[in-house]
Amino acid sequence: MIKLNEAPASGLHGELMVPGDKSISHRALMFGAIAQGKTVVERFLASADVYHTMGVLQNLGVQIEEQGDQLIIEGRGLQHFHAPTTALDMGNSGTSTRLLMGLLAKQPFDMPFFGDESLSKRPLKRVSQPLQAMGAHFELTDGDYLPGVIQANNQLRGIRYEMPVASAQVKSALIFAGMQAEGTTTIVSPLASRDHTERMLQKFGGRIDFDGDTIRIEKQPLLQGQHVVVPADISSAAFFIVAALITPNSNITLKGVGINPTRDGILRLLKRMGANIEMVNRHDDEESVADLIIKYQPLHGIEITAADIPATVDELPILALAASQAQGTTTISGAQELRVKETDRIDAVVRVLSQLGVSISERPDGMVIEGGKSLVAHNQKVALSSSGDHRIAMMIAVAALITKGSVSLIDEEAMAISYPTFMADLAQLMPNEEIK
Ligand SMILES: O=C(O)C1=C[C@@H](OP(=O)(O)O)[C@@H](O)[C@H](O)C1
Ligand SMILES: C=C(OP(=O)(O)O)C(=O)O
Repeated sequence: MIKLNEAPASGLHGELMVPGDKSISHRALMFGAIAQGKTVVERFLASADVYHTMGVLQNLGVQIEEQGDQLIIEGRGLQHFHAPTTALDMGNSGTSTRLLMGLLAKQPFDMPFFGDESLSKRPLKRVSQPLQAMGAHFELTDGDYLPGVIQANNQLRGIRYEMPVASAQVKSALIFAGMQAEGTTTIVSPLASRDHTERMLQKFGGRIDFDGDTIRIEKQPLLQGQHVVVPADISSAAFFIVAALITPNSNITLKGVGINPTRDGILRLLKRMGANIEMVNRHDDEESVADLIIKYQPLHGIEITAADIPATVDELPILALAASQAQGTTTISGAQELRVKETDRIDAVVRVLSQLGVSISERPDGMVIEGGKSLVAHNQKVALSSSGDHRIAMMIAVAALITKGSVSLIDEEAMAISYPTFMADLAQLMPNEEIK
Protein backbone atom coordinates (compact mmCIF):
# COMPACT_ATOMS: atom_id res chain seq x y z
CA MET A 1 0.00 0.00 0.00
CA ILE A 2 1.27 3.53 -0.77
CA LYS A 3 0.10 6.85 0.58
CA LEU A 4 -0.43 9.10 -2.45
CA ASN A 5 -0.88 12.62 -1.07
CA GLU A 6 -0.91 14.87 1.96
CA ALA A 7 -2.45 17.95 0.37
CA PRO A 8 -3.67 18.85 -3.12
CA ALA A 9 -0.77 19.25 -5.57
CA SER A 10 0.34 22.74 -6.57
CA GLY A 11 0.77 21.95 -10.29
CA LEU A 12 2.67 19.75 -12.76
CA HIS A 13 5.60 21.24 -14.68
CA GLY A 14 8.33 20.19 -17.09
CA GLU A 15 8.93 17.69 -19.86
CA LEU A 16 8.51 13.93 -19.96
CA MET A 17 8.72 11.15 -22.51
CA VAL A 18 6.46 8.34 -21.34
CA PRO A 19 7.53 4.74 -22.14
CA GLY A 20 6.95 3.04 -25.48
CA ASP A 21 3.53 2.04 -26.77
CA LYS A 22 2.30 -1.30 -25.41
CA SER A 23 0.27 -2.34 -28.46
CA ILE A 24 3.18 -1.55 -30.81
CA SER A 25 5.74 -3.28 -28.56
CA HIS A 26 3.72 -6.54 -28.59
CA ARG A 27 3.39 -6.39 -32.37
CA ALA A 28 7.07 -5.58 -32.96
CA LEU A 29 8.01 -8.70 -30.98
CA MET A 30 5.59 -10.87 -32.95
CA PHE A 31 6.57 -9.56 -36.39
CA GLY A 32 10.24 -9.70 -35.43
CA ALA A 33 9.83 -13.36 -34.45
CA ILE A 34 8.21 -14.40 -37.75
CA ALA A 35 10.36 -12.28 -40.07
CA GLN A 36 13.63 -13.43 -41.55
CA GLY A 37 16.77 -11.89 -40.03
CA LYS A 38 17.36 -9.40 -37.30
CA THR A 39 14.75 -6.98 -35.94
CA VAL A 40 15.76 -4.18 -33.58
CA VAL A 41 13.01 -2.65 -31.44
CA GLU A 42 14.00 0.70 -29.96
CA ARG A 43 12.18 2.15 -26.92
CA PHE A 44 10.14 -1.03 -26.43
CA LEU A 45 7.89 -0.99 -23.39
CA ALA A 46 9.64 -2.88 -20.58
CA SER A 47 6.45 -3.83 -18.72
CA ALA A 48 4.91 -7.07 -17.46
CA ASP A 49 2.49 -7.50 -20.39
CA VAL A 50 5.20 -7.09 -23.03
CA TYR A 51 7.55 -9.44 -21.15
CA HIS A 52 4.81 -12.07 -21.34
CA THR A 53 4.72 -11.86 -25.15
CA MET A 54 8.53 -12.01 -25.13
CA GLY A 55 8.55 -15.04 -22.77
CA VAL A 56 6.06 -16.95 -24.93
CA LEU A 57 8.13 -16.37 -28.08
CA GLN A 58 11.33 -17.42 -26.27
CA ASN A 59 9.54 -20.54 -25.04
CA LEU A 60 8.88 -21.31 -28.73
CA GLY A 61 12.59 -21.07 -29.51
CA VAL A 62 12.92 -17.45 -30.70
CA GLN A 63 16.14 -15.72 -29.63
CA ILE A 64 15.44 -12.31 -28.13
CA GLU A 65 18.03 -10.22 -26.37
CA GLU A 66 17.45 -7.08 -24.32
CA GLN A 67 20.14 -4.39 -24.64
CA GLY A 68 19.25 -1.24 -22.72
CA ASP A 69 16.00 0.06 -24.19
CA GLN A 70 16.39 -2.13 -27.29
CA LEU A 71 15.28 -5.63 -28.12
CA ILE A 72 17.22 -7.65 -30.67
CA ILE A 73 15.14 -10.42 -32.20
CA GLU A 74 16.59 -13.16 -34.41
CA GLY A 75 13.62 -13.97 -36.66
CA ARG A 76 13.36 -17.38 -38.29
CA GLY A 77 10.06 -17.31 -40.15
CA LEU A 78 6.72 -18.80 -39.14
CA GLN A 79 7.71 -22.40 -39.79
CA HIS A 80 10.57 -22.63 -37.32
CA PHE A 81 9.03 -22.37 -33.89
CA HIS A 82 9.92 -25.25 -31.53
CA ALA A 83 7.32 -27.05 -29.42
CA PRO A 84 7.26 -25.19 -26.07
CA THR A 85 8.98 -26.74 -23.07
CA THR A 86 6.27 -25.50 -20.66
CA ALA A 87 2.73 -24.11 -21.02
CA LEU A 88 2.64 -20.61 -22.56
CA ASP A 89 2.18 -18.02 -19.78
CA MET A 90 0.10 -15.02 -20.92
CA GLY A 91 0.11 -13.33 -17.49
CA ASN A 92 -2.47 -10.52 -17.38
CA SER A 93 -2.26 -9.68 -21.08
CA GLY A 94 -5.30 -9.87 -23.35
CA THR A 95 -3.27 -8.62 -26.31
CA SER A 96 -0.65 -11.38 -25.97
CA THR A 97 -3.32 -14.06 -25.68
CA ARG A 98 -5.59 -13.05 -28.54
CA LEU A 99 -2.92 -12.04 -31.05
CA LEU A 100 -0.84 -15.15 -30.38
CA MET A 101 -3.90 -17.38 -30.88
CA GLY A 102 -3.94 -16.14 -34.47
CA LEU A 103 -0.17 -16.12 -34.95
CA LEU A 104 0.18 -19.70 -33.62
CA ALA A 105 -2.96 -21.15 -35.27
CA LYS A 106 -0.95 -23.25 -37.74
CA GLN A 107 1.83 -25.04 -35.88
CA PRO A 108 2.52 -28.80 -35.93
CA PHE A 109 2.32 -29.22 -32.12
CA ASP A 110 -0.08 -28.55 -29.24
CA MET A 111 0.54 -25.48 -27.07
CA PRO A 112 -1.15 -25.36 -23.65
CA PHE A 113 -1.66 -21.74 -22.55
CA PHE A 114 -2.81 -20.05 -19.37
CA GLY A 115 -3.08 -16.64 -17.66
CA ASP A 116 -3.65 -15.04 -14.28
CA GLU A 117 -7.01 -14.91 -12.50
CA SER A 118 -8.17 -11.75 -14.29
CA LEU A 119 -7.15 -12.96 -17.76
CA SER A 120 -8.85 -16.31 -17.09
CA LYS A 121 -12.18 -14.45 -16.91
CA ARG A 122 -11.79 -12.63 -20.25
CA PRO A 123 -13.64 -14.01 -23.29
CA LEU A 124 -11.64 -15.75 -26.01
CA LYS A 125 -14.46 -17.21 -28.09
CA ARG A 126 -14.54 -13.92 -30.02
CA VAL A 127 -11.14 -15.01 -31.41
CA SER A 128 -11.39 -18.81 -31.34
CA GLN A 129 -14.69 -18.91 -33.24
CA PRO A 130 -13.56 -17.12 -36.43
CA LEU A 131 -10.15 -18.83 -36.24
CA GLN A 132 -11.91 -22.20 -36.05
CA ALA A 133 -13.91 -21.23 -39.13
CA MET A 134 -10.50 -20.77 -40.82
CA GLY A 135 -9.47 -24.30 -39.78
CA ALA A 136 -7.71 -23.74 -36.43
CA HIS A 137 -8.39 -25.87 -33.34
CA PHE A 138 -8.56 -24.77 -29.72
CA GLU A 139 -9.57 -26.32 -26.46
CA LEU A 140 -10.81 -23.64 -24.04
CA THR A 141 -12.30 -23.83 -20.55
CA ASP A 142 -16.11 -23.72 -20.96
CA GLY A 143 -15.41 -23.07 -24.65
CA ASP A 144 -14.40 -19.45 -23.94
CA TYR A 145 -11.66 -19.08 -21.31
CA LEU A 146 -8.10 -19.87 -20.26
CA PRO A 147 -6.55 -22.25 -19.46
CA GLY A 148 -6.66 -23.92 -22.84
CA VAL A 149 -4.69 -25.48 -25.66
CA ILE A 150 -3.83 -24.11 -29.10
CA GLN A 151 -3.96 -27.41 -30.94
CA ALA A 152 -1.70 -28.74 -33.68
CA ASN A 153 -2.97 -27.76 -37.11
CA ASN A 154 -1.57 -27.80 -40.63
CA GLN A 155 -4.03 -25.79 -42.65
CA LEU A 156 -5.88 -22.50 -42.62
CA ARG A 157 -8.22 -21.07 -45.25
CA GLY A 158 -9.34 -17.49 -45.75
CA ILE A 159 -12.86 -16.46 -44.73
CA ARG A 160 -14.97 -13.33 -44.80
CA TYR A 161 -15.75 -12.34 -41.23
CA GLU A 162 -17.98 -9.56 -39.95
CA MET A 163 -16.83 -8.81 -36.43
CA PRO A 164 -19.66 -8.20 -33.95
CA VAL A 165 -17.37 -5.89 -31.87
CA ALA A 166 -14.79 -3.37 -33.04
CA SER A 167 -11.82 -5.15 -31.46
CA ALA A 168 -8.24 -4.63 -32.66
CA GLN A 169 -7.25 -7.83 -30.86
CA VAL A 170 -9.75 -9.95 -32.79
CA LYS A 171 -8.87 -8.20 -36.05
CA SER A 172 -5.14 -8.68 -35.46
CA ALA A 173 -5.55 -12.39 -34.63
CA LEU A 174 -7.39 -12.82 -37.95
CA ILE A 175 -4.70 -10.87 -39.82
CA PHE A 176 -1.98 -13.14 -38.37
CA ALA A 177 -4.00 -16.21 -39.37
CA GLY A 178 -4.87 -14.72 -42.78
CA MET A 179 -1.15 -14.29 -43.48
CA GLN A 180 -0.80 -18.09 -43.33
CA ALA A 181 -4.12 -19.07 -44.95
CA GLU A 182 -4.97 -20.23 -48.46
CA GLY A 183 -7.17 -17.69 -50.27
CA THR A 184 -8.33 -14.26 -49.14
CA THR A 185 -9.30 -13.29 -45.61
CA THR A 186 -11.73 -10.36 -45.43
CA ILE A 187 -12.41 -8.74 -42.07
CA VAL A 188 -15.20 -6.21 -41.65
CA SER A 189 -15.46 -4.19 -38.45
CA PRO A 190 -18.47 -2.17 -37.25
CA LEU A 191 -16.06 0.72 -36.46
CA ALA A 192 -12.37 1.30 -37.16
CA SER A 193 -10.04 0.17 -34.37
CA ARG A 194 -6.28 0.62 -33.83
CA ASP A 195 -4.41 -0.32 -37.01
CA HIS A 196 -0.88 -0.95 -35.71
CA THR A 197 -0.86 -4.55 -37.00
CA GLU A 198 -1.74 -3.43 -40.54
CA ARG A 199 0.90 -0.67 -40.53
CA MET A 200 3.60 -2.90 -39.09
CA LEU A 201 2.88 -5.73 -41.53
CA GLN A 202 3.53 -3.26 -44.34
CA LYS A 203 6.74 -2.06 -42.69
CA PHE A 204 7.99 -5.67 -42.59
CA GLY A 205 7.34 -5.99 -46.33
CA GLY A 206 3.88 -7.60 -46.24
CA ARG A 207 0.84 -6.66 -48.31
CA ILE A 208 -2.55 -5.83 -46.86
CA ASP A 209 -5.46 -3.69 -48.03
CA PHE A 210 -7.00 -1.68 -45.26
CA ASP A 211 -9.47 1.05 -45.58
CA GLY A 212 -11.16 2.06 -42.34
CA ASP A 213 -13.42 -0.79 -41.46
CA THR A 214 -12.59 -3.42 -44.15
CA ILE A 215 -9.37 -5.40 -44.46
CA ARG A 216 -8.24 -7.87 -47.10
CA ILE A 217 -5.20 -10.06 -46.74
CA GLU A 218 -3.70 -13.02 -48.62
CA LYS A 219 -0.99 -15.50 -47.74
CA GLN A 220 2.27 -13.55 -47.25
CA PRO A 221 5.77 -14.26 -48.48
CA LEU A 222 8.55 -14.31 -45.85
CA LEU A 223 8.74 -10.95 -44.06
CA GLN A 224 12.06 -9.18 -43.56
CA GLY A 225 13.45 -8.03 -40.17
CA GLN A 226 13.23 -4.27 -39.51
CA HIS A 227 14.33 -1.46 -37.23
CA VAL A 228 11.27 -0.34 -35.27
CA VAL A 229 11.22 2.79 -33.10
CA VAL A 230 8.28 2.61 -30.71
CA PRO A 231 6.42 5.91 -30.11
CA ALA A 232 5.59 7.00 -26.55
CA ASP A 233 2.30 5.39 -25.51
CA ILE A 234 -0.68 7.75 -25.79
CA SER A 235 -2.57 5.52 -23.35
CA SER A 236 0.13 6.19 -20.72
CA ALA A 237 0.43 9.87 -21.71
CA ALA A 238 -3.33 10.22 -21.09
CA PHE A 239 -2.80 10.05 -17.31
CA PHE A 240 -0.47 13.07 -17.38
CA ILE A 241 -2.62 14.95 -19.90
CA VAL A 242 -5.60 14.70 -17.57
CA ALA A 243 -3.44 15.35 -14.49
CA ALA A 244 -2.27 18.66 -16.03
CA LEU A 245 -5.78 19.65 -17.15
CA ILE A 246 -7.31 19.19 -13.68
CA THR A 247 -4.44 20.39 -11.44
CA PRO A 248 -4.33 24.21 -11.23
CA ASN A 249 -1.09 25.93 -12.40
CA SER A 250 0.06 22.97 -14.52
CA ASN A 251 2.03 23.30 -17.75
CA ILE A 252 3.73 20.18 -19.14
CA THR A 253 5.20 18.89 -22.40
CA LEU A 254 4.96 15.21 -23.32
CA LYS A 255 7.54 14.26 -25.95
CA GLY A 256 7.19 11.95 -28.94
CA VAL A 257 3.66 10.70 -28.24
CA GLY A 258 2.07 8.33 -30.79
CA ILE A 259 -0.88 10.14 -32.37
CA ASN A 260 -2.13 7.46 -34.76
CA PRO A 261 -5.69 8.59 -35.67
CA THR A 262 -7.09 5.24 -34.50
CA ARG A 263 -5.65 5.94 -31.02
CA ASP A 264 -5.97 9.70 -30.49
CA GLY A 265 -9.62 9.75 -29.40
CA ILE A 266 -8.60 11.00 -25.94
CA LEU A 267 -7.18 14.19 -27.50
CA ARG A 268 -10.29 14.77 -29.58
CA LEU A 269 -12.64 14.18 -26.64
CA LEU A 270 -10.68 16.42 -24.27
CA LYS A 271 -10.65 19.16 -26.94
CA ARG A 272 -14.45 18.78 -27.17
CA MET A 273 -14.47 19.31 -23.39
CA GLY A 274 -12.62 22.60 -23.92
CA ALA A 275 -9.00 21.51 -23.40
CA ASN A 276 -6.23 23.39 -25.14
CA ILE A 277 -3.74 20.72 -26.17
CA GLU A 278 -1.06 22.04 -28.46
CA MET A 279 0.69 19.68 -30.84
CA VAL A 280 4.22 20.54 -32.02
CA ASN A 281 7.17 18.78 -33.72
CA ARG A 282 4.93 16.37 -35.59
CA HIS A 283 6.66 13.55 -37.53
CA ASP A 284 4.79 11.22 -39.84
CA ASP A 285 6.27 7.79 -40.50
CA GLU A 286 4.47 4.45 -40.42
CA GLU A 287 3.25 5.76 -37.05
CA SER A 288 2.87 9.53 -36.42
CA VAL A 289 4.32 11.17 -33.31
CA ALA A 290 4.21 14.69 -31.84
CA ASP A 291 5.04 16.60 -28.67
CA LEU A 292 1.98 17.65 -26.70
CA ILE A 293 1.83 20.81 -24.57
CA ILE A 294 -0.90 20.75 -21.95
CA LYS A 295 -1.90 23.49 -19.55
CA TYR A 296 -4.43 23.51 -16.73
CA GLN A 297 -7.82 24.51 -18.04
CA PRO A 298 -11.43 24.29 -16.82
CA LEU A 299 -13.39 21.73 -18.85
CA HIS A 300 -17.07 21.15 -19.56
CA GLY A 301 -19.11 17.95 -19.81
CA ILE A 302 -19.85 16.24 -23.15
CA GLU A 303 -21.71 13.28 -24.55
CA ILE A 304 -19.50 10.34 -25.57
CA THR A 305 -21.14 7.69 -27.77
CA ALA A 306 -20.31 4.33 -29.38
CA ALA A 307 -18.52 5.89 -32.38
CA ASP A 308 -16.02 7.58 -30.02
CA ILE A 309 -15.09 4.43 -28.08
CA PRO A 310 -12.60 2.35 -30.14
CA ALA A 311 -10.06 5.20 -30.48
CA THR A 312 -10.09 5.83 -26.73
CA VAL A 313 -11.16 2.57 -25.13
CA ASP A 314 -8.32 2.27 -22.58
CA GLU A 315 -8.46 5.98 -21.71
CA LEU A 316 -12.08 6.00 -20.55
CA PRO A 317 -11.24 5.53 -16.83
CA ILE A 318 -8.95 8.59 -16.78
CA LEU A 319 -11.41 10.50 -18.96
CA ALA A 320 -14.12 9.80 -16.37
CA LEU A 321 -11.88 11.46 -13.77
CA ALA A 322 -11.53 14.51 -16.07
CA ALA A 323 -15.33 14.55 -16.44
CA SER A 324 -15.74 14.58 -12.64
CA GLN A 325 -13.92 17.95 -12.64
CA ALA A 326 -15.72 19.41 -15.69
CA GLN A 327 -18.71 21.73 -15.44
CA GLY A 328 -21.94 19.86 -16.22
CA THR A 329 -22.77 16.29 -17.06
CA THR A 330 -20.73 13.81 -19.10
CA THR A 331 -22.47 10.74 -20.48
CA ILE A 332 -20.54 7.74 -21.78
CA SER A 333 -22.51 5.15 -23.77
CA GLY A 334 -21.64 2.29 -26.16
CA ALA A 335 -18.70 1.35 -23.92
CA GLN A 336 -19.84 -2.14 -22.84
CA GLU A 337 -16.40 -3.51 -23.86
CA LEU A 338 -15.07 -1.92 -20.65
CA ARG A 339 -16.80 -4.72 -18.75
CA VAL A 340 -14.43 -7.35 -20.16
CA LYS A 341 -11.07 -5.68 -19.57
CA GLU A 342 -8.63 -6.47 -16.71
CA THR A 343 -11.57 -5.66 -14.41
CA ASP A 344 -15.11 -4.55 -15.14
CA ARG A 345 -13.90 -0.97 -15.68
CA ILE A 346 -17.40 0.57 -15.57
CA ASP A 347 -17.92 -0.94 -12.16
CA ALA A 348 -14.38 -0.05 -10.98
CA VAL A 349 -14.55 3.61 -12.11
CA VAL A 350 -17.98 4.10 -10.53
CA ARG A 351 -16.80 2.47 -7.26
CA VAL A 352 -13.58 4.52 -6.98
CA LEU A 353 -15.05 7.90 -7.99
CA SER A 354 -18.06 7.39 -5.69
CA GLN A 355 -15.64 6.80 -2.82
CA LEU A 356 -14.17 10.23 -3.62
CA GLY A 357 -17.58 11.90 -3.47
CA VAL A 358 -18.37 12.10 -7.21
CA SER A 359 -22.01 11.79 -8.30
CA ILE A 360 -21.63 9.04 -10.85
CA SER A 361 -24.03 6.36 -11.95
CA GLU A 362 -23.55 3.15 -13.83
CA ARG A 363 -25.32 2.19 -17.06
CA PRO A 364 -25.09 -1.22 -18.74
CA ASP A 365 -22.92 0.31 -21.48
CA GLY A 366 -21.29 3.27 -19.74
CA MET A 367 -21.78 5.86 -17.03
CA VAL A 368 -23.17 9.30 -16.25
CA ILE A 369 -20.87 11.69 -14.37
CA GLU A 370 -22.03 14.91 -12.73
CA GLY A 371 -18.96 17.13 -12.80
CA GLY A 372 -17.75 20.17 -10.95
CA LYS A 373 -17.44 18.92 -7.37
CA SER A 374 -14.15 18.72 -5.46
CA LEU A 375 -12.87 15.25 -4.67
CA VAL A 376 -12.90 14.53 -0.96
CA ALA A 377 -11.55 11.56 0.96
CA HIS A 378 -14.32 10.30 3.21
CA ASN A 379 -13.47 11.09 6.88
CA GLN A 380 -10.27 12.83 5.68
CA LYS A 381 -8.75 9.50 4.76
CA VAL A 382 -9.46 6.80 2.21
CA ALA A 383 -7.67 3.62 1.05
CA LEU A 384 -8.64 2.71 -2.53
CA SER A 385 -8.12 -0.48 -4.49
CA SER A 386 -7.63 -0.82 -8.23
CA SER A 387 -8.82 -4.45 -8.05
CA GLY A 388 -5.50 -5.28 -9.71
CA ASP A 389 -6.21 -3.16 -12.82
CA HIS A 390 -3.26 -0.98 -13.94
CA ARG A 391 -5.39 1.70 -15.58
CA ILE A 392 -7.59 2.07 -12.47
CA ALA A 393 -4.46 2.22 -10.25
CA MET A 394 -3.01 5.11 -12.30
CA MET A 395 -6.39 6.89 -12.35
CA ILE A 396 -6.41 6.73 -8.52
CA ALA A 397 -2.88 8.19 -8.37
CA VAL A 398 -3.99 11.12 -10.59
CA ALA A 399 -7.20 11.65 -8.58
CA ALA A 400 -5.09 11.93 -5.43
CA LEU A 401 -3.40 15.05 -6.89
CA ILE A 402 -6.59 17.05 -6.33
CA THR A 403 -8.29 15.21 -3.45
CA LYS A 404 -8.88 16.94 -0.14
CA GLY A 405 -7.80 14.51 2.56
CA SER A 406 -5.42 11.63 2.34
CA VAL A 407 -5.62 8.90 -0.31
CA SER A 408 -3.77 5.58 -0.21
CA LEU A 409 -3.59 3.00 -2.98
CA ILE A 410 -3.75 -0.57 -1.75
CA ASP A 411 -2.38 -2.37 -4.82
CA GLU A 412 0.01 -0.06 -6.62
CA GLU A 413 1.93 -3.03 -8.07
CA ALA A 414 -0.79 -3.29 -10.77
CA MET A 415 0.84 -0.31 -12.55
CA ALA A 416 3.72 -2.58 -13.62
CA ILE A 417 1.43 -4.21 -16.22
CA SER A 418 1.81 -1.22 -18.54
CA TYR A 419 3.83 1.44 -16.71
CA PRO A 420 6.29 0.27 -14.01
CA THR A 421 7.85 3.75 -13.60
CA PHE A 422 4.58 5.69 -13.40
CA MET A 423 5.02 7.03 -9.85
CA ALA A 424 8.62 8.09 -10.52
CA ASP A 425 7.58 9.88 -13.74
CA LEU A 426 4.74 11.65 -11.92
CA ALA A 427 7.22 12.76 -9.25
CA GLN A 428 9.49 14.12 -12.01
CA LEU A 429 6.70 16.51 -13.09
CA MET A 430 6.21 17.69 -9.50
CA PRO A 431 9.74 18.59 -8.38
CA ASN A 432 8.52 20.62 -5.40
CA GLU A 433 6.17 18.06 -3.94
CA GLU A 434 6.61 14.95 -1.98
CA ILE A 435 5.24 11.87 -3.68
CA LYS A 436 5.85 8.39 -2.43
O1 LIG B 1 -4.87 -4.58 -29.96
C1 LIG B 1 -4.43 -4.04 -28.93
O2 LIG B 1 -3.22 -3.84 -28.73
C2 LIG B 1 -5.42 -3.61 -27.92
C3 LIG B 1 -6.75 -3.52 -28.26
C4 LIG B 1 -7.81 -3.11 -27.31
O3 LIG B 1 -8.56 -4.24 -26.95
P1 LIG B 1 -9.81 -4.80 -27.82
O4 LIG B 1 -9.30 -5.32 -29.08
O5 LIG B 1 -10.39 -5.89 -26.96
O6 LIG B 1 -10.72 -3.63 -27.98
C5 LIG B 1 -7.23 -2.46 -26.07
O7 LIG B 1 -8.22 -2.38 -25.06
C6 LIG B 1 -6.03 -3.19 -25.54
O8 LIG B 1 -5.49 -2.55 -24.42
C7 LIG B 1 -4.93 -3.27 -26.57
C1 LIG C 1 -7.07 -3.76 -21.89
C2 LIG C 1 -5.75 -3.63 -21.81
O1 LIG C 1 -4.82 -4.57 -22.21
P1 LIG C 1 -4.98 -6.09 -22.61
O2 LIG C 1 -6.31 -6.28 -23.29
O3 LIG C 1 -3.82 -6.40 -23.48
O4 LIG C 1 -4.91 -6.91 -21.33
C3 LIG C 1 -5.14 -2.35 -21.37
O5 LIG C 1 -3.91 -2.22 -21.47
O6 LIG C 1 -5.84 -1.44 -20.88
